[in-house]
Amino acid sequence: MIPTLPPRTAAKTYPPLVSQTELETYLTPLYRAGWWISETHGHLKPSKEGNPVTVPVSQMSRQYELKSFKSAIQFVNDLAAICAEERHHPIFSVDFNKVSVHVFTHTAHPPPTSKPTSQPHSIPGITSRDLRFATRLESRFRSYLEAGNAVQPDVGSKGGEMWQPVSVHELHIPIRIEGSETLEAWQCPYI
Ligand SMILES: C[C@H](O)[C@H](O)[C@H]1CNC2=NC(N)=NC(=O)C2=N1
Repeated sequence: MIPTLPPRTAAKTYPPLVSQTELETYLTPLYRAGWWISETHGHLKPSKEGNPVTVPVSQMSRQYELKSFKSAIQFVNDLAAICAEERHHPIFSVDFNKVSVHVFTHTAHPPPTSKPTSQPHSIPGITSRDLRFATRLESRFRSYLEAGNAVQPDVGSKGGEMWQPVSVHELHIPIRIEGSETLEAWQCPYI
């Protein structure tokens, strides 16, 4: 399966939290490539006066293993270029040859509630911007694998089929993982 790239959202708008369909389309190939959903904390700015409230938030995470510190730093430079192009800024860190990336959207459009007066301007969560960022980064990483400068993650079970339940916000999707995606499946034309 060749992954597709979520469309770019308009700048300075609050994108909606991901839908079930977006998750199924875009998160499944990312999961097979080594991404996962983890929990962190974000800030919720109330619409009226008041202090920001800390809330739990789902984010997308991945650890990339390169063959050397030099390759890891090169990869971080590529990552930074994608950040600038996408105007999206994940948290990342380097541990010698490993680059960890965590991404979520600070300002997503909140879903409608029955009490519009208590509706915050924006909420943190996973949006198509995160799926798009991760897909582009994953595609870039393929060139490091092809050049022999990176290590492919060991995803899923060896041989057998494995279903993994994944929860994002209120959504739950089963993801079928049958070992790592092949290199060919990520020959993306868009980067
Ligand atoms: C205006 C500008 O595009 C926004 O502030 C961007 C900057 N980078 C960002 N990065 C991340 N990870 N989430 C955001 O919501 C975000 N917002």
